[in-house]
Amino acid sequence: MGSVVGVTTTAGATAGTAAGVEVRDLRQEEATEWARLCSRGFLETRAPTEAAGDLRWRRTEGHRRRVGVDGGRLIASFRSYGVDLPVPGGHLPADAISSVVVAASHRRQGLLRRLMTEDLRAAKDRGDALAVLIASEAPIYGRYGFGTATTACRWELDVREARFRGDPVRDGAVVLDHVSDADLVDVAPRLFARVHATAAGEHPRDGLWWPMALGLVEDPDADAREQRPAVVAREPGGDVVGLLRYRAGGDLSGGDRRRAAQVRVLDLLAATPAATAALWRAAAEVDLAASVVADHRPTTDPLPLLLADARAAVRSHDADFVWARVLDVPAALEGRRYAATGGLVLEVVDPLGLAGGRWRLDVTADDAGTGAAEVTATTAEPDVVVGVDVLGTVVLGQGSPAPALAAGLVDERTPGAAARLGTLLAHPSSAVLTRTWF
Ligand SMILES: CC(=O)SCCNC(=O)CCNC(=O)[C@H](O)C(C)(C)COP(=O)(O)OP(=O)(O)OC[C@H]1O[C@@H](n2cnc3c(N)ncnc32)[C@H](O)[C@@H]1OP(=O)(O)O
Repeated sequence: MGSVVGVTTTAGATAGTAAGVEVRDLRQEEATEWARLCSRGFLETRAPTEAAGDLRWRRTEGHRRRVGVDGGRLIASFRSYGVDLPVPGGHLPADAISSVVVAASHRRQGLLRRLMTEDLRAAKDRGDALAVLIASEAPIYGRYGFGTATTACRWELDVREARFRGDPVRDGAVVLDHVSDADLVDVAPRLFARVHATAAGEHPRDGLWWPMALGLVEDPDADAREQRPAVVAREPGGDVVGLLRYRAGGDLSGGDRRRAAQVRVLDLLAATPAATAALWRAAAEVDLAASVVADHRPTTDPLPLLLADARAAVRSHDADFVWARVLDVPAALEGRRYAATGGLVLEVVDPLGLAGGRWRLDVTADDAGTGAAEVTATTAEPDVVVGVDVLGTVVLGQGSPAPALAAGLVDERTPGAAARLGTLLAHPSSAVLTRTWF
């Protein structure tokens, strides 16, 4: 049984504990030093200015900003804050984790383990059902019970080869308007809220997100303000159903007289299929552009299906995106909705002792016809035993336990139980969203 589950069971394995390091809350006068520690950790080439440190402090107001201090110097950072996370059919209170850095001088002495276990325990005590993060490297967070819950990729479109199958603008389904940032101040957050509500695992864009994106709050470290054209899609009645923001660039001055510019999609938010089609088409029809590149898109983006030749859209850079860590099994499973019904006994193994246990999961159709779960502690023999990290890969409805089963990381006691668990929890997200970073 020791090798059953995917969690890397290394509790207590880290050598040394950085004994002289004090862990405490960040102080305002340390904001610039903190910004520089984080920027070094993420290998940024330019050191943040004081103004940037001040902005970072304001952007993270209300967050738990924990730091490690040694000899008066900041040597570690860990930030977390509460989000109302969209899950299939609802929302759950979740702990979002970001700005995780340990200085080179103090690495591999157990500081991240100390900061992470303290944070997860506090989140559990506050009543958060899940913790979520975006990982800089894949090997780091499995040991703390996180699993890849959503994936993202890059879509690239060769404009010279792309022929769209339909034209929702010509058909009168939507009207496109080229707008300025000032026009987006109310419209963009409202559209985002609508699309976001059904995008399981997606992070909200609250606080200074939109003011910064729309240039209402200047980023003191940014180069001269970048031009970011925007196109809004409206239904004939006037409702805004889509938004494309992009950056266009390329060297058009050389001897090559062909189209040479690239459109990089910053945002493609669409609440309807017509808006999706119209905005991809608008990106491809930017004058002088040879290609469109969109990062952090869902792997299930409908782009290829909008084209006469699906191969003109190339998918690459497939990678884990949001990692989820279940902190409370009944809250996480009862707080979402299901596309299938059924039941089984599930045992969850959690080396950090936060969410482990044996549960009977029963999903029945509720009055609205969607599946609702009842989760009760049980002593019955489990049908399937999974690590809390494997549960994290399926809890948001997008992953499957099949790869973990094939890798020998799931202990299936009743034949077919892992597949049944996968069928129960699967819930394709209906929204198509350009992903938001934490
Ligand atoms: C959500 C986010 O912010 S993601 C960003 C993460 N930060 C970065 O990538 C910035 C650069 N990296 C760092 O600052 C540090 O290396 C950190 C924060 C990733 C790790 O901090 P440390 O204090 O060195 O980690 P700690 O000593 O607690 O190690 C815990 C365990 O994770 C392992 N580990 C830590 N980082 C890595 C890594 N990058 N790759 C593989 N294993 C790792 C350690 O070997 C250790 O294993 P063990 O428990 O089996 O002994």
